[in-house]
Amino acid sequence: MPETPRPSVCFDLDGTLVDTAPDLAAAMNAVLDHFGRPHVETDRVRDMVGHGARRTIEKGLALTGGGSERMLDEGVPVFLDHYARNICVGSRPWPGVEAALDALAEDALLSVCTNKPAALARDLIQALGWAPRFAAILGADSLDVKKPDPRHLTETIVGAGGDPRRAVYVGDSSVDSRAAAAARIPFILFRPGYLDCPAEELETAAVIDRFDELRPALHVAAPSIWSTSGAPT
Ligand SMILES: O=C(O)COP(=O)(O)O
Ligand SMILES: [Mg+2]
Repeated sequence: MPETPRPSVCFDLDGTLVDTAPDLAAAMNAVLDHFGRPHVETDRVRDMVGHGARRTIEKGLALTGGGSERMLDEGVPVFLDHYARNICVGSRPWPGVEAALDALAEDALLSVCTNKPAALARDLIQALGWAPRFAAILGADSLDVKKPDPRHLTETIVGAGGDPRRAVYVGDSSVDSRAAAAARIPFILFRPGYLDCPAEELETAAVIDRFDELRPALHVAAPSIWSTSGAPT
């Protein structure tokens, strides 16, 4: 009989593990400079993240006078170029994230499923000194589909050596919850992230407001794979 893999905990990146809004806002404002538009504030950009760079820029242009497909085609490389050169200037892990990842390192296979381009996700994770923590990092361009397609999530988990039937996904937005629901993977919402709709509208197995709540939430979300002590069964 093949050995049962350790439980998987897969994480979204922007807004879930890391508050990347300051650097995403700076990249957005580089695009707005390019088009002679006024800047947007970091807090507004928090509402524009989760569906990939193009959708983020689309929302920024809409807020500052409107956009077109041609402007998006022109704006995306400006955004990505600025962001790649300033990937971790103001981005910071949310409080308690590193302790939570440390506590899970022995017991679970950790991975990242993000709608950021994979190279940028890896660069950010590298800049934070986190590369050894994750057995797989899949971005928006890693497959021919991205979240909310469930395959993005299941292939991340499989790529980390895990089993999607013994997995939990932790994210901050509606695309994360939809991907998890379609993959039949319990979803834990990190509520302080870049939530794009009322939390009550999402399909969640648990909701956390701080990362020291993650361990008990894993048990609530997937009791069959985590014992009451929080250790995997
Ligand atoms: O870049 C984005 O729009 C979203 O990234 P996320 O999937 O890590 O939240
Ligand atoms: Mg997110």
